Amino acid sequence: MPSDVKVKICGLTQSSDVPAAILAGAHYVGFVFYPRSPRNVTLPDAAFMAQSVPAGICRVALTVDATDAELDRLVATVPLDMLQLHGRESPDRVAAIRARFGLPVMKAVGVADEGDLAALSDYSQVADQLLIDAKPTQPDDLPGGNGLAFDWRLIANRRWSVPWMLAGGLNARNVAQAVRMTGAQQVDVSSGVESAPGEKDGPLMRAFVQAARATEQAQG
Ligand SMILES: O=C(O)c1ccccc1N[C@@H]1O[C@H](COP(=O)(O)O)[C@@H](O)[C@H]1O
Repeated sequence: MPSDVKVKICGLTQSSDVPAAILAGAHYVGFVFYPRSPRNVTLPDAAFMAQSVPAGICRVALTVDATDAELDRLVATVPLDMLQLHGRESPDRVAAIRARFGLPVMKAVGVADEGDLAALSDYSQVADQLLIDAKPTQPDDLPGGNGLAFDWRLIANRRWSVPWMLAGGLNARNVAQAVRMTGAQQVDVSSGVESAPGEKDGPLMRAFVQAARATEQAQG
């Protein structure tokens, strides 16, 4: 029987990506507001795409160390259900953003070794969700969206007090193993479902969701 793993497809750039992601079975769709990213979208384009998302699908805005003024403009322009903070926002900053905008906040935390796990406990006190991603390895890397996986054994059998999502280098070939090893009930993918940076691919999205759900989970 398929598992009920929820999938977020991040980095939609074209209006046709929205129905394609939803048809594939995504529960979350993500829009990137970070000019260095090949998936960066303008506020008007994102507003157009977000308006076409049916009720029940969570519209997530990904930002990186955005200022209050930038977030004010974003929230005023784009209909959203969640903010994903993918920069170096401190726990206090996460709490302040959550209070100011009244939207659920998902904090991304980069993991490379055991030493990074304490941050997950810290952020679970202030965020509504955690997103556990690989830590960038090169100085010029983006903060995420690099197709880079981390050692999933680091988080096997660990749990946090808020829902969490596994990310980083996932694709249709490895997502079932990642879910089995970590017990993730939610997964996030960006570059693993693209035909080129910033270009989402319908068959790859469908294959990813099917593979994520074709997992027998030992634990939740
Ligand atoms: O996707 C991006 O371009 C991006 C830019 C800046 C920060 C985060 C970004 N994406 C997020 O990174 C992870 C993993 O992506 P991938 O599947 O390894 O390509 C995912 O959470 C995206 O939401």
